[in-house]
Amino acid sequence: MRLVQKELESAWGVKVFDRYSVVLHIFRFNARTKEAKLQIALAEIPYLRSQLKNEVAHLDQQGGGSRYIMGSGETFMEVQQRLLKERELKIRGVLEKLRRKRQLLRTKRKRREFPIISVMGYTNCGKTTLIKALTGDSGLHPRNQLFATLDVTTHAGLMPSRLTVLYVDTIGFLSQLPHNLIESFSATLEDVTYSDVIVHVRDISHPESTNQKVNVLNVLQNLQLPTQLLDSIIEVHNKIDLVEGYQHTDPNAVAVSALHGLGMQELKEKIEEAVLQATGKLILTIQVDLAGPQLSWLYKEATVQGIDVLPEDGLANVRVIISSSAYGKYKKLFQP
Ligand SMILES: Nc1nc2c(ncn2[C@@H]2O[C@H](COP(=O)(O)OP(=O)(O)OP(=O)(O)O)[C@@H](O)[C@H]2O)c(=O)[nH]1
Ligand SMILES: [Mg+2]
Repeated sequence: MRLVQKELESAWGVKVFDRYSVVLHIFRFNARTKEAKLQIALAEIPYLRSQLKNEVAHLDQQGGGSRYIMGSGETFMEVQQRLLKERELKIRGVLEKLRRKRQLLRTKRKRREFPIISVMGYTNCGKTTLIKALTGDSGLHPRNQLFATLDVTTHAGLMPSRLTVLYVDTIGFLSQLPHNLIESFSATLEDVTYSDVIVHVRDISHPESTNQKVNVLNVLQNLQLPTQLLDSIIEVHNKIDLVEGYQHTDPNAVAVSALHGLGMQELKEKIEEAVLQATGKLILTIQVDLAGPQLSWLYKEATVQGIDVLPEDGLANVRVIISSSAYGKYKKLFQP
């Protein structure tokens, strides 16, 4: 491997990198959070190990690699191996701590009962742009480069019925991503298991779009997600503005241009429908007596969307989004 690299370098007169180190370079350049940086440091270790082997083989040719380091009883190779092992353990320890913290956030999020929508797809397909268009979050920075997003981030958005949902921006897919990288980055895909709905974004202008779809679905299948979640994936055909005479033939997909804000209303409606289905939430209009405790109860236990006061008899029609369990409680309490 190294040898081929050296030969190519001298033949072409430029530096040569393999796929693994190119991806590592991009990741390192784009990592923002501590967790992403640590994931990369971890992914780097197998690479450093193989480099070490090459170096030692090289030293051995000069009769130096397996020599003992003064007084330590360890060879150069053994010292380096041990240091790498220590480094690996340390990184894994810190990552584990961060992971526990994330789990805590996750349970908190669950308690607050905001539906979670994971946005997935190939790198550069427009996930961040789409979330930006859906939420109006100006803190999001889509970029025309591979792996612009390396950290799983969450963004609040409103559904047509004014239900608040959380969109999770995920790390993009890449064909033939080096195996070790997948391993350490699959940790960041873990969150997907806890989402209520998955939005699968496809760059429909990409020549490899069909293969990409197959790969994404394969990876999702391997994450062992609940079947209900797998079955309710919403497919989005993005970048239709780049496809001349785009024909929308797939009735199960929503065609959009995230960049130009096309198709957002239809997509939001589709997402809302899936969210209500997945979370067992209902949209109801309930008539309440304004003198009673019902309205404040509903404010506490459900999402109140609007109130129509009927002046004649102190009643109001209240439109709410309510979980079926909360509605059960409501009926028990106020409509016995
Ligand atoms: N023409 C066009 N360009 C788009 C559209 N959506 C996104 N893009 C562009 O595609 C590029 C990538 O967009 P991102 O939103 O960063 O893609 P991503 O899927 O988040 O990429 P990663 O974070 O790298 O996985 C940017 O230059 C966007 O402006 C679209 O509907 N039409
Ligand atoms: Mg992104």
